Amino acid sequence: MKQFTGKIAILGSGNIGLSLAKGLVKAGYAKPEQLILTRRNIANLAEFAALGYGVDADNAAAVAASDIVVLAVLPQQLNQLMEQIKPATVPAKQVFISVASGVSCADIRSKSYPELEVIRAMPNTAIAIGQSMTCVATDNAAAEHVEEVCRMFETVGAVVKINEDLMTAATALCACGTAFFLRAIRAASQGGVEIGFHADEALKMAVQTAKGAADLLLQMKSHPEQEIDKVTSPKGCTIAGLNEMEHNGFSSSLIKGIKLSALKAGALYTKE
Ligand SMILES: NC(=O)C1=CN([C@@H]2O[C@H](COP(=O)(O)OP(=O)(O)OC[C@H]3O[C@@H](n4cnc5c(N)ncnc54)[C@H](OP(=O)(O)O)[C@@H]3O)[C@@H](O)[C@H]2O)C=CC1
Ligand SMILES: O=C(O)[C@@H]1CCC=N1
Repeated sequence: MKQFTGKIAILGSGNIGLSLAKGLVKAGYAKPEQLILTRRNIANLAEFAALGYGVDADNAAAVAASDIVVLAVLPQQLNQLMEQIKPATVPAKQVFISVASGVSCADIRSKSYPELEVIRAMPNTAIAIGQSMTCVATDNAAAEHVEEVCRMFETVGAVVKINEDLMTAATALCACGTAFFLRAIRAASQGGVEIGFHADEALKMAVQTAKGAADLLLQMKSHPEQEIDKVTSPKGCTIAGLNEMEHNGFSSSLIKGIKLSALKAGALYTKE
């Protein structure tokens, strides 16, 4: 794998920013010294500074020193950040990547320069261990920059290029999705405790069962129902449990939750 040779600023090193930083270093895409992590309260980044990461409270200085700038603050924090970094932004030098939900490439340019190349990326927290599902979209970035950004995210998981108008849908399905599947695993383990296992063993069993189910789809490239048909013996216990879950709205509640998350993702940012 070709290591990146420039500098990457991650502005807003909270949950997703730090997950990205850890993943890029773990994958060997960049060394800690090539990353500059910012947040207002840098005392919270002390452990990263000790590991050799660049740490700064000055966003403009981080941008001035970087080739790739990752915007990883909350949507409602973005306008103030863009104002701070505008004097240090040089469109011919930096490519901007925004992971902020509900903020378009055009919104970002409207707070910066019209010629600034902006690529939106929607990763999830599994990026810290190289298992993200990251969707990538742009409306103006050069093909070579899109390829570099895809290469970067491919080192830490799977990448799908999408149209920008599907970005809020990607947020709900893939980024929020991590929490949805985790809650399903937690619920399964709670069921396991009710039927006789200790909490720790129930959780371990539920996690491995979920991983195996996901891997069946990934490795066999089959459809979930095809694999479900192999589990549900006639008059058996699986179909009894599965149908009970469906009578209680299992699929329906997941679908409704994803639709609501997508709506909310599209409404998180206020332009002014
Ligand atoms: N969490 C997730 O799974 C995902 C989140 N996203 C998106 O990523 C973005 C961040 O989300 P998340 O990581 O959950 O949120 P966090 O609140 O964990 O992280 C945001 C960070 O930004 C810092 N921050 C706020 N203002 C500034 C500023 N002016 N300059 C520098 N740093 C600043 C905050 O630290 P401090 O207060 O110290 O400044 C905080 O650590 C959001 O836009 C979200 O939509 C996208 C995909 C997945
Ligand atoms: O909950 C949120 O708003 C962010 C966006 C996707 C995941 N976390």
